[in-house]
Amino acid sequence: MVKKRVHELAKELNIESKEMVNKLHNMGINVKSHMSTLDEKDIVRIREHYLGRKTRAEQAEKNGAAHGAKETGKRGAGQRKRDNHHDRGPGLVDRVPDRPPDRRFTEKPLRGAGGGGRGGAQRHKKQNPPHRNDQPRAAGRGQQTPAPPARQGQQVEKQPAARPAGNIDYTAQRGQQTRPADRYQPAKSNTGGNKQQRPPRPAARGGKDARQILHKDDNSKLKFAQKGKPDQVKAMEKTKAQERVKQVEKHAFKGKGDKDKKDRFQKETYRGNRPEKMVFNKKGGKPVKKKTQPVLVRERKPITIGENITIKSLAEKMAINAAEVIKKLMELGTMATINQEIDSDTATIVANELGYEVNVKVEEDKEALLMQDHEDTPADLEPRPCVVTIMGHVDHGKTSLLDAIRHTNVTASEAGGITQHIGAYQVEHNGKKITFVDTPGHAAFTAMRARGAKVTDIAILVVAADDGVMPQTVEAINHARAAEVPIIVAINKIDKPEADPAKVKRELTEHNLVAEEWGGDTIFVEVSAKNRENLTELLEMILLVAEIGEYKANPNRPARGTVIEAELDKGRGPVATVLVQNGTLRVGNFIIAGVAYGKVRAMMDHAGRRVKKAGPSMPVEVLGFSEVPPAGELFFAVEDEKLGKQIIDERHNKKRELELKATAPRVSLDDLFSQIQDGQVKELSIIIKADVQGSVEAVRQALEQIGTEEVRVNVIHGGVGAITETDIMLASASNAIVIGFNVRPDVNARKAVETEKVDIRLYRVIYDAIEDIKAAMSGLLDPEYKEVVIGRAEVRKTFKVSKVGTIAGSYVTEGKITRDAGVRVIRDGIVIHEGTLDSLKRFKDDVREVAQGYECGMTVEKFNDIREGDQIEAYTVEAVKRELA
Ligand SMILES: Nc1nc2c(ncn2[C@@H]2O[C@H](COP(=O)(O)OP(=O)(O)OP(=O)(O)O)[C@@H](O)[C@H]2O)c(=O)[nH]1
Repeated sequence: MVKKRVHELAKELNIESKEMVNKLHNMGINVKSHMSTLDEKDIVRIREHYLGRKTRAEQAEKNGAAHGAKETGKRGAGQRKRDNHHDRGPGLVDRVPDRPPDRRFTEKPLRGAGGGGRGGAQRHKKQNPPHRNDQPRAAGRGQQTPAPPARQGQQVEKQPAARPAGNIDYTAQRGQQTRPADRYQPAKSNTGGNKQQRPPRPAARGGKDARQILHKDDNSKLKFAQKGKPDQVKAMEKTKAQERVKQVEKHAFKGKGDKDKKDRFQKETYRGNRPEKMVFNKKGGKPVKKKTQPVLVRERKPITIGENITIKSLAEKMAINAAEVIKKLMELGTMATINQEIDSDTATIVANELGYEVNVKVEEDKEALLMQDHEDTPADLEPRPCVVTIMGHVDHGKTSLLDAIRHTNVTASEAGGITQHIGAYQVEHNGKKITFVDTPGHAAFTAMRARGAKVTDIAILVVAADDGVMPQTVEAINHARAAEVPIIVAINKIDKPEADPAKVKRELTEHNLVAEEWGGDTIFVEVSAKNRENLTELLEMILLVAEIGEYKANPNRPARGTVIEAELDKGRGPVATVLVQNGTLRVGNFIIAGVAYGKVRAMMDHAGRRVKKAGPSMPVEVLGFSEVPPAGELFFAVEDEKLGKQIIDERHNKKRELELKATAPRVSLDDLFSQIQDGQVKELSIIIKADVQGSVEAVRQALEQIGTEEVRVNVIHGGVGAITETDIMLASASNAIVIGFNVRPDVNARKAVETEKVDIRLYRVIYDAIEDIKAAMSGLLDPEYKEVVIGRAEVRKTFKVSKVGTIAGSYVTEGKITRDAGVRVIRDGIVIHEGTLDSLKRFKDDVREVAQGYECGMTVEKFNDIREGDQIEAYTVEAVKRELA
């Protein structure tokens, strides 16, 4: 007595368990759920119900035919296998779906030509492997049933009927087997074995047997085959095959509940080698041929590209997949990613390879057009006021002098108006104007110069007569020299009793500023800003130098100049003080500065008076910018507003690129040699900072001697103390490298290094520096190790412990301090000790590292002179991976 669970039977019959349960209830068979067990009697009833009358008739016939092989207890191995197969228990149901009629049936006309017998089948075995589904057709035609290969030692009997017991009944098998897995398994007797029936085909279930339709059409194929028109046969077969499939669907899936079955049928039928792409409308109607997209015939029109193009854009222009372009590039030996830019030459080769013609259209570089200073003919040029910047050491009186000049030399009408400070002003002396940039100090001057703005014509070096030459005096001299600006020395505070102008002159001779009365060519003026003494003389001297300089500009062209300073005014919006350097700026002009742009709404001069135009060397306050432009930015008045907007758009797009360009190739020891070779560097500018003046001088002398024919070494500045931001700006503006001996860059300098990308080299031994530079100049510099600063700590408290030494209670301000790192003790920017840590503790515990924001205790090996306020710098030395040239 074989039993089955409801869901197993449902599965077998390819229906939903739920549907089956409902059906069972309707049939009066009492089941609780899909897990309920059905006895054999019920199974037979249900099968009969689902398989229909025709199938029953078939089965009855087959059962009758199989009687000779009725159950004798000697069931073959295959039989046992099948039984076991069905006794796998709940959950382990057969997942192989019923196979619907296969289009392969339809493609065997030539086999049939021989009568469908075994020989015929074998002749075409290669194209059409034997398929048991051929068998009913053969049997139906009253021909000999082709025998499947014998398996498991079973004897094969060819006679379709009256087989002895134990023999295999292929006829029965034909009627029931559909599972591919069982295709070559010996059949079993059906007696008492309804459970062993395979799920029938969907076609059979739906009513009319699909196979009948298929077989009918086979005859037509035979006709063609016999006529010996293989091509036509082939074509017809294909159409017929499709037709048959449609027929099957039409007849087999009439019922409302047949949709699922139909879907499965279609899935199976069209799996893999589908006769044609079919789609089915939602109502389950006839399959219709999907309107396939017509094959695009590529119109290989010439494509137009710019100087550079990304792979993606190139592919888009050719209307092909970017992968094709990348593949082609790889074939050509170039690896590129989809967003990578390639130049027009490469793009042309690739496009040609892919069958496209390319037109390269070099886009007009609007930015370059703008930047290009079209030559003014000498006839266009007119004298312009000189622009003066005041520099000097702290407290030597720069601001006092600027104020004194401003107040002394303003006209009576202006006097009341001088209430504001706009960053620059003009004074008039002997009918000639002088423009003073009101941002004193060489740092501001160099910062502007680093941005490419050359504003100043003349530098006034203020030196206090009571103080003499100080470090920043020297810096100022060097900055002015680096900018190739003439220097006038103003010895200030001569009103002071302790003033010693002669001492100042003497000291300055050491810096190659020699007074005329001492045989030199430097103009010295002794002034008192406090008493406004000798200011007129100073102005006269400025005019004299200006006369020599013959500063000229063309006022009859669109203005260009530099933003001196800018701010966001609450009431007026972005306000910029600009210095017109050439041309004339007018109210209503469209101007751009960086990514700021706008129409000049209003302009005010240094006295706050509204002006309609500003000529060369005139500083004016401008209203109308879209945003605050940065100080030092160049501004341009653009006649064509559209062009101006295009430039702004481009600038916005290329902002990052421009930023990179702004910090473009700086001279560096690493690539010095190649830069010399390329002719980019003819002079190596160096800034030296050291802990003592002696080192500065020693290095200066040594370096100036190692110049070669190709490159001259020029120490543009040397000084004592930490490397400052000003040093970096000078290096940036002058494309110099900075060399430090026992000094470190301060915080601001470190920040500036990052933005300005200046090469700083720090040494402890002068010899090393000289050797490095020599090697770099000859292309032999091959540093194998690089020092990496990993953190800094500030000593906040020290404790002296006997036998331990001085413990530095510190706070990690940057990065981290690690136990095994090298350390430097830095006091006032000067390295006073270099060594390793003896201990690193957090509270009482030894630790491997302490991160930023934490306190720690450190002792430095063999060094106890740590003081509060010292900086401890931790560093590691890393091997430099040299790239192959
Ligand atoms: N006796 C005397 N004192 C002066 C003279 N010029 C400036 N001072 C004083 O020197 C001090 C510094 O003057 P500033 O004009 O601020 O000097 P500075 O160079 O602009 O200083 P920083 O802006 O800090 O770089 C002030 O107290 C002034 O009053 C002068 O000609 N005679």
